[in-house]
Amino acid sequence: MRSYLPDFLKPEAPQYYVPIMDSMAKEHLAREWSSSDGKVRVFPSAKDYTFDLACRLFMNIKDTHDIRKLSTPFANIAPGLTSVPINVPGTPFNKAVEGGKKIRAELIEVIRKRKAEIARGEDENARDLLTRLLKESEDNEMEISNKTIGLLVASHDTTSTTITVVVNYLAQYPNIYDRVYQEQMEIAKSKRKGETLTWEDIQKMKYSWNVACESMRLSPPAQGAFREAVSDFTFAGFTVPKGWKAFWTVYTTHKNPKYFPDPEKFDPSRFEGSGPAPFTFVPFGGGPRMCPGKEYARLEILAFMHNLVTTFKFEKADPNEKISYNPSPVLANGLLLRLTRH
Ligand code: HEM
Repeated sequence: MRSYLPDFLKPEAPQYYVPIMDSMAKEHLAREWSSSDGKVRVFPSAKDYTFDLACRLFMNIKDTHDIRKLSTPFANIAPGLTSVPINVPGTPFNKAVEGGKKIRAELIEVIRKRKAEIARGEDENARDLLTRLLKESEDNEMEISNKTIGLLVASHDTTSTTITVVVNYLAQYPNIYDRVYQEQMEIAKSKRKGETLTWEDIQKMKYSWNVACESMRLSPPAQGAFREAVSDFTFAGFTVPKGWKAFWTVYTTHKNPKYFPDPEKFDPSRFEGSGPAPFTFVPFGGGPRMCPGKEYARLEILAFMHNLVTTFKFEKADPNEKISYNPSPVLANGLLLRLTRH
């Protein structure tokens, strides 16, 4: 999957996306967080923000109607990924298979439309992934649509879940919210009216990113990944033969008191200075297969946090709303907040 992500996810590339992420976070909050009853459900809203952004940055799609044609079938894919693979009508697996077919058909249309635009010289400087793949790779339409779906799946639930758990902890700990607010207001005050965030602004959001990291430590959005043993090895008295599959988990490492003393405590200062020891904080994995979307996710989350805290104060409408794991963290009611504008 990495091989086709030419320049799109290189660490220096996402800086070009920061102004777009900032504007879209602003528009999103103005549109979806301004209901008359002052309440919002964070998880579905975060899903819209991250999906709209992915459509824009992966495929140069800006029209809401075109985005919904993809988001409706896409919504059925994620629940099917971890379901029992029984392909009969009504099962989550079947809905995911059908959703996959619909979204593939829509994507083929998107690809053909973009090809025609490129041929006409429209939007020549667009930096989205699809434009790059069409200009630079040998892939056919089906390969491009499969790769795009893969990237949407890898990026969507992970980032929307992270935004939701970050907001959850900000609502739970007002002192942490206040420090994030101060940091973000300093950045906001340094901008001219209407000026968008830059990559340099993002580099100043150190405390906010520590808060996001601590949120991912306690509620990791991805639970781990499979690996195949390349040779026999023994771990904790168990021998794993060559060729067997092993699943490494994020959760157990993040809750190990040897690496994170008082592990249940929400404490962003763990990430100050040199931070946790190597390979102990692993929400994005580690080593050669580490998530290539880490920087994209960081920018997307911080652009959202900036716009959120500089616009709203908030509290949980249900202070006892529980987090369960399915396998990603899920707030029982999608995290219902009561908002107050600054
Ligand atoms: C907070 C958000 C995210 C988290 C927590 C996360 C976490 C992970 C983890 C744990 C892996 C497996 C790493 C391993 O096998 O060692 C992974 C793989 C991957 N992620 Fe992410 N991810 C996030 C966002 C993204 C985004 C935004 C993108 C794309 C824009 C992305 C693209 C990928 C891809 C393509 C892979 C497969 C890499 C490979 O097989 O070599 N991820 N991610």
